[in-house]
Amino acid sequence: MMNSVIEARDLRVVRGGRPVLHDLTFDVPRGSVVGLLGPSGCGKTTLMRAVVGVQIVQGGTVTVLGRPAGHRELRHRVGYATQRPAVYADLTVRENLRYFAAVLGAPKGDVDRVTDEVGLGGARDQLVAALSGGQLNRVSLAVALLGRPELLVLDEPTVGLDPVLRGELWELFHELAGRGTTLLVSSHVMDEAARCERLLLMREGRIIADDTPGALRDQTGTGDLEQAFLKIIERREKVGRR
Ligand SMILES: Nc1ncnc2c1ncn2[C@@H]1O[C@H](COP(=O)(O)OP(=O)(O)OP(=O)(O)O)[C@@H](O)[C@H]1O
Repeated sequence: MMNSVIEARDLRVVRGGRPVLHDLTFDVPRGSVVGLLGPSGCGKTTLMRAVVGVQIVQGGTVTVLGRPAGHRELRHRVGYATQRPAVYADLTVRENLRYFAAVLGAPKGDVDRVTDEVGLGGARDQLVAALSGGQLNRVSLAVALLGRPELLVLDEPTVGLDPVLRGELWELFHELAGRGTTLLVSSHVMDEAARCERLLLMREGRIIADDTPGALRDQTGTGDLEQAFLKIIERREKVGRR
């Protein structure tokens, strides 16, 4: 696909002796918010690890911004927020962000910008050890935003947040996409799927749908994405898995 930020071709990953990604092929277009949806254990985190280049892969290729995933030139161009943030518990939010900004070579002014963007302005002087789970997740998201990367890979960034905060973060994601940033965002909450421009629906290490929410609703004749997901699964089971 022209203008793809991520191009995965026949991506195969084995973990713990078991195949967890089965020859995945997909593209993520520039400046879009793409949702990666699927039940726990279907391989979302593994796929994201392959995109940021920290996953050993057994087959296929992943190209990010025209380079092989994990290429050193991508270090400043790709931001990754993991589910379990790697930040220092004995430092404050601000101290952590200052440290990561220095490591990434991001401008100093970025620290306050990203803190405000994720809604942690009121907690900037708190020790990370004293934060709630939802706040901790947002510190991880703030680190990923440092330096304004072109691609953001966010692993369940809204887990444990109240609906107001979730809504605000989704607004931020769209604002970033409006400025040309590409976002790959995982979730297992179907109501978040409707907020994405495109969806990759995963199940058992396979992508079972790759389309816009509207097209998925039309194809399955339902207004509800959760139902659409179920219908796609049913259909696949009828025709037998490829
Ligand atoms: N370190 C590991 N060693 C062996 N197998 C692993 C390892 N990490 C994950 N797996 C397996 O790989 C599969 C995919 O896991 P993955 O974490 O990618 O799923 P997920 O969709 O992100 O799940 P969740 O939503 O719960 O985070 C699972 O079956 C899991 O048991």
